[in-house]
Amino acid sequence: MKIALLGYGRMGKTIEKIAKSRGHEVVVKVSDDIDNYDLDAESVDVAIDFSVPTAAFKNITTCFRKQIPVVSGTTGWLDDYEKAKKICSEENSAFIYASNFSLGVNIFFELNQKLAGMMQSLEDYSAEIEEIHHTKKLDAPSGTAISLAEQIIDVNPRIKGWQLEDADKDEIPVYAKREEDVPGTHTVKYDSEIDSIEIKHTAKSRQGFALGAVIAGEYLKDKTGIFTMKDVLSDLFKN
Ligand SMILES: NC(=O)C1=CN([C@@H]2O[C@H](COP(=O)(O)OP(=O)(O)OC[C@H]3O[C@@H](n4cnc5c(N)ncnc54)[C@H](O)[C@@H]3O)[C@@H](O)[C@H]2O)C=CC1
Ligand SMILES: O=C(O)C1=N[C@H](C(=O)O)C[C@H](O)C1
Repeated sequence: MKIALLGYGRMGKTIEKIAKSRGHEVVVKVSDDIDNYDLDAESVDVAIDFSVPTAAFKNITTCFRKQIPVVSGTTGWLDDYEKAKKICSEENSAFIYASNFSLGVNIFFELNQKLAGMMQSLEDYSAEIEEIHHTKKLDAPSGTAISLAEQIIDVNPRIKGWQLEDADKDEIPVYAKREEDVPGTHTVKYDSEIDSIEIKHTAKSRQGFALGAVIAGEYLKDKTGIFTMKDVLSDLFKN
C-alpha cells in the first residue's frame, strides 16, 4: 500500500515505522500546506492524517477531492466533522475518523458503553472522566475523553453534556492533566457515598495508535464510503 502521511511529527514517524514493518511504502510526507505537495490517486492508495487541528479539515477534504481515501486521527477539529463527511460522500471518496485508533482503547470504548448502560438507572453515582497526556498536546480535553463522555451521554438521559472541570449536576466533568511524556491515560469513574467504580486504559507508547491507524488504512484501501473503527474491528475479528 502506498501511503501519504499528512503530518510527520510524533505520530507520523511512528506510523511510518509500523507501515514499513507491514510491507507498505510511504510515498509523501506532508508537513505544511498540502497545496505544496503532489498528491494523486495514482500514486497514493491511502492518506493518513495525524497533523494539527487547524490543518486537518483542509488536508482531509483535499484528499477527498482527489479520490484518495483518508484515515484521520487528528483531534480538536471535530466542529467540521459533518461537513467533511458530506464532502466525502459528494466526492465518492472514503473516510475513517477515530479519536483513538488503539485496539485496546476501542475495546475500552465497548466496556464504557456497557458500564454506562448498567449505571444509568443508579442515581446515587456520579460519573467523571480524567485524561492525562504529554505537555506538547495542543487540545484539551482529548478526543478520546470526548468520545467516552459522548458514549455515556448517549445512554444516560440524566446527563445532558460534558464540561472541562467545573460541570453542572447534569454534566460530566472532564479533567485534563498534562505531564511530561505521557502517551495517553483515560479513566472513567463512578462515585457514590458507598463506593466507587473505575475503568482505566493506559497507553504505554504510541505504537498502539499507529498500528490501529495502519490497519484502518489497509481496511479502507479500494473502498468508498464512511466507516468507523467498529467496521475495522468487525472485519479484523470476523474469523
Ligand atoms: N486518533 C488517535 O489514535 C491519536 C490521535 N492523535 C492526534 O494526532 C495529532 C498529531 O499528534 P502528534 O503526532 O503527537 O503531534 P505532533 O505535533 O508531533 O505532529 C504534528 C505534525 O503536523 C505538522 N503540521 C503542521 N501543519 C501541517 C499541515 N498543514 N499539514 C500537515 N502537517 C502539518 C507539524 O509540523 C507536526 O510535525 C494530534 O491532534 C493528536 O491529538 C495522537 C495520537 C493518537
Ligand atoms: O495527542 C495525543 O498524544 C493523543 N491524542 C488522542 C486524543 O486526543 O484522544 C489520542 C491519544 O490519547 C493520544
